[in-house]
Amino acid sequence: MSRHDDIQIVEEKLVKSNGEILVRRYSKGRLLGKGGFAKVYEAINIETKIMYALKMMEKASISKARQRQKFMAEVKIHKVLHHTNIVKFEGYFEDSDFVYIILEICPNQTLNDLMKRRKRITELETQCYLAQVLSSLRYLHSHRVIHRDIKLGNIFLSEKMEVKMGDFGLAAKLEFDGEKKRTICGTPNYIAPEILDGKNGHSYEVDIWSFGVLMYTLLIGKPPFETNDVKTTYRRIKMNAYSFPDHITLTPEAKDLIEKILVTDPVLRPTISDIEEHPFFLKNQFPKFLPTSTLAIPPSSTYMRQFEKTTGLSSGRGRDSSAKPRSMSNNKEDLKQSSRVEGRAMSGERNDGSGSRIKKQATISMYTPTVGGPKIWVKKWVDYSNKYGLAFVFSNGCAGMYFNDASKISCTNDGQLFQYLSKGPNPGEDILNEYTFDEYPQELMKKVKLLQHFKKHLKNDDIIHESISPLPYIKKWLVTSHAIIFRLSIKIVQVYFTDKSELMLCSDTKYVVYISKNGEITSTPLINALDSGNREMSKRLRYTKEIISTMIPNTGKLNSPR
Ligand SMILES: Nc1ncnc2c1ncn2[C@@H]1O[C@H](COP(=O)(O)OP(=O)(O)OP(=O)(O)O)[C@@H](O)[C@H]1O
Repeated sequence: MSRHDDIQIVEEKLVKSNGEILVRRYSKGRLLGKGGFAKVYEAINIETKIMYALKMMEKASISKARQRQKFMAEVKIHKVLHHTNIVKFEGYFEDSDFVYIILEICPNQTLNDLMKRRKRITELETQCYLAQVLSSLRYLHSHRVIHRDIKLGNIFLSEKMEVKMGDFGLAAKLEFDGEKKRTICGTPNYIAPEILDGKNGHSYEVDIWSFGVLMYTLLIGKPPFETNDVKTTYRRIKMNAYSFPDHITLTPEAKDLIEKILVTDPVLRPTISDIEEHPFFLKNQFPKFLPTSTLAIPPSSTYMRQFEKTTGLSSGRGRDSSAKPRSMSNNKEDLKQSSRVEGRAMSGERNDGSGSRIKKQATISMYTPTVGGPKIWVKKWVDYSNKYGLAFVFSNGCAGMYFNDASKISCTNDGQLFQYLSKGPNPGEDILNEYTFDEYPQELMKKVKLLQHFKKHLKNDDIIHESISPLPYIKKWLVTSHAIIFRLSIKIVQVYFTDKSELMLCSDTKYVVYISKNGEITSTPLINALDSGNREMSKRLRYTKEIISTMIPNTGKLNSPR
């Protein structure tokens, strides 16, 4: 008998604000399962009669400082998470021998237990489980938490068969979005290639990778890179060597989504929104929760028939009935699609890495330099701040990015060199460095790769040669419900309105250039612009002035998108 078995009643003592001690008593029941360090039991709160899962760890087993630190990190991350698809953390306490965690109970065990009985499951069931996993991931990433151990055994099922993500033992909380983690961790079959590679650190995309492995495993019955030995598995992951067995028929949508997720370069993996909007989730309706019979046997054909109807809606996620199925091309293709600027002011709003906002991009109209007008301006841009930042190309072919950590990068059109601007040790002091693409600091590798990626996709074929040193970049940018506003390093404020009209303010020449939505260009000295008789321009100029008054001083939330 282990020491765990000696304990029948567990007492949690809480000190109330008036100093009184409140005691909650739990009666320990049957063993639910064992983990690396823990045993998990059913436990009933003697007073409320509510059943919980009681995770008990012997202090001796987590005696090493590092283990204990890790365990405390798990508690710290988990206890502040509140989401319907995450196992609820109800309490933590200790006595002289044990530490205890009280968790929401998940009587239907984990997807690992289910897969042992079922071997593999239908696409309908996979849609239902994975939509809930995505919802938990969206929540985690929006709270800057990377789970880092998404796998069958960590996905629990509640009594009513709701998905509950659990086990935050490997989770990491990022201090800021661009932060990279370096610890090698995860479960061999599910581990992302960038973790194994270890060169550039890793971030939220590792959960997307594991999600792809999970999807494959649910539909095929075994993980895509599985072999008998870990080293070979790792080699396969690094080489992206997996295939779909001939004897299992998958729909093209399922196969396509797996293929889009399991790509080696984390930058090219779809976002959570991309996945949710993939035809795999939109092709038919699917249930919110599955019947408990499916824990042991496949859903009946009568049950399945209810959901056969092809539709753009997914009952499982309560989509808006006007939602149309939108096919997700891979990220590259997405970036090619043009879309209007729309949306709320987002300054300081986007920090979640979860891809919840639509990617936006536009090509600025065919402006040609006018008297007093800018010689260089932003020609095309794409708002990818849900993951990395804003990418753009200038009329002279220079490309650049404003990263979510407010660092900036710009490169010449010929791709020979780039400049990187980052925060200096004193507030307001930026450091500008110039490098060639052949030789630059290793820590810039990810940013350089992103720059090259976006430069290619925002290709500017129609260059007006105009060289300038240092290279131009965007100092600040802002999206409002009416416009996207760029403050350029070359003393220009450029505004692109939702109706596709544009305004450029040049501080050097004190001129305003207005391009109406029909493409008519007006160049006016700033001093006359408000009462030039062009009401459309005056209205937009007033709006722009109001916005830039909040944008230019180096204070305040509206200053930059984060
Ligand atoms: N909330 C819960 N409800 C029901 N059963 C649970 C719950 N939490 C854990 N279990 C059971 O206990 C087992 C071990 O739990 P858990 O995986 O959290 O422990 P661990 O020590 O963190 O494990 P690991 O070694 O995988 O990190 C699970 O596989 C499951 O069977």
